[in-house]
Amino acid sequence: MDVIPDYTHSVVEELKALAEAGKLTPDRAQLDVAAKLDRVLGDLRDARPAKKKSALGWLFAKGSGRPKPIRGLYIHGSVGRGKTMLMEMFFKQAATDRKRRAHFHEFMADVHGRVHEHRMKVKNGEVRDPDPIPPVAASIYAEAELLCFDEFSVTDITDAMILARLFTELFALGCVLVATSNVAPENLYKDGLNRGLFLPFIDLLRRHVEVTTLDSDTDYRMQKLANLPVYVTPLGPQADATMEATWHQVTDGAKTAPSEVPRKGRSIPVPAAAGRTARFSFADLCERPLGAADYLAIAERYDSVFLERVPQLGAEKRNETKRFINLVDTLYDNAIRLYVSAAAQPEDLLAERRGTEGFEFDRTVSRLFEMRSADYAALHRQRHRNRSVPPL
Ligand SMILES: Nc1ncnc2c1ncn2[C@@H]1O[C@H](COP(=O)(O)OP(=O)(O)OP(=O)(O)O)[C@@H](O)[C@H]1O
Repeated sequence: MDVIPDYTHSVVEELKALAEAGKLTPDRAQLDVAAKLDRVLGDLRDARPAKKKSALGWLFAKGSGRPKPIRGLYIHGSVGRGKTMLMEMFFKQAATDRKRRAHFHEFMADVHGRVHEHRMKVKNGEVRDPDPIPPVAASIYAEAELLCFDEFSVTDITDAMILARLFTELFALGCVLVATSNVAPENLYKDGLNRGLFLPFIDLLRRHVEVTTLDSDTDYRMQKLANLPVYVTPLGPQADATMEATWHQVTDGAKTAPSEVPRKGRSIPVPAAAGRTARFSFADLCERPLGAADYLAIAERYDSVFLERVPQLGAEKRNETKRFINLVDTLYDNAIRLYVSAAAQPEDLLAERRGTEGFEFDRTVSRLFEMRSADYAALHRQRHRNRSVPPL
């Protein structure tokens, strides 16, 4: 998304400017959260001069001379409400170079890496104190005083057990935490093993961050997706460009990379995947010897599938046609969102209707039509609501 103006120092102002330019729907709930983010921006800005050594600094320094701790912000709410978007605006405007933004799981993986490093040092006799938490916190703080986390969620017991101690140290050092999440703090690590040991972290969080909900009525992601083309025809550069643009909309900036779906003894290559969305050509899935079980494995791993360049299905493409029928059946049965580019409308794809294949293809045609409908989109949403976690 292009952003205007470049550097406003206010999330509220940026939201308003984008709404005025017609790029965003004005949203009261988002503005309320933006105002809270602006409060953190202001606190960060105000804290800066205090850190500079000025001749009169001692006059303003209170107590130990440590800067007053800045209360961060924890934004929770349902999917697609704009939490990530607000965080992006906030992060860009935060007046410090020592800032770090990461997916929470990435951050924790980094923490475990640092803990491991410390343990190796203890083993090699390089450091004495076996407790890894203070040095790990110090090394994180040395790089960033502002920590911004997307999708704060705790599911892993090793994360759960480390968090209270780690953040006690980080907050004591002066770290400011801003996070988005789908769950309220009191529901973090809900039903997790040894949850009692995790509860001090929730108290700690409440003391150091303001907690707010982003409860706009609109799921903007769904709204965007509902307006996307799901069946593009005829084939050609225009169709390719539409599919490309749709891919970017659906994956919403997530990193795209080749992947594979493991199968017994071999794996199905996925030319491009981002989160729970996979992109194939007709040749990838229907011109190779794949069967229903392979398609099922794909449907289990991904929520949305792009299938590009479905050709006219002539008599010479009997096997390919059978696979295509199989593929559409499997994706349909699993309520997978399907984005297709094809040589023709579904009913004109099969050149000749003959025997059982023709009969079966009627079902494919009907399903392809149904898969474009708002009802199917709603079913997809309902079935995949809890599967937003990217595959391992
Ligand atoms: N006011 C708005 N008008 C139009 N589009 C919006 C608005 N707010 C957010 N969007 C768009 O909606 C999509 C979803 O927003 P975003 O990813 O920030 O939601 P989220 O709350 O972080 O969702 P999740 O919890 O699933 O991560 C984005 O593409 C974003 O640009």
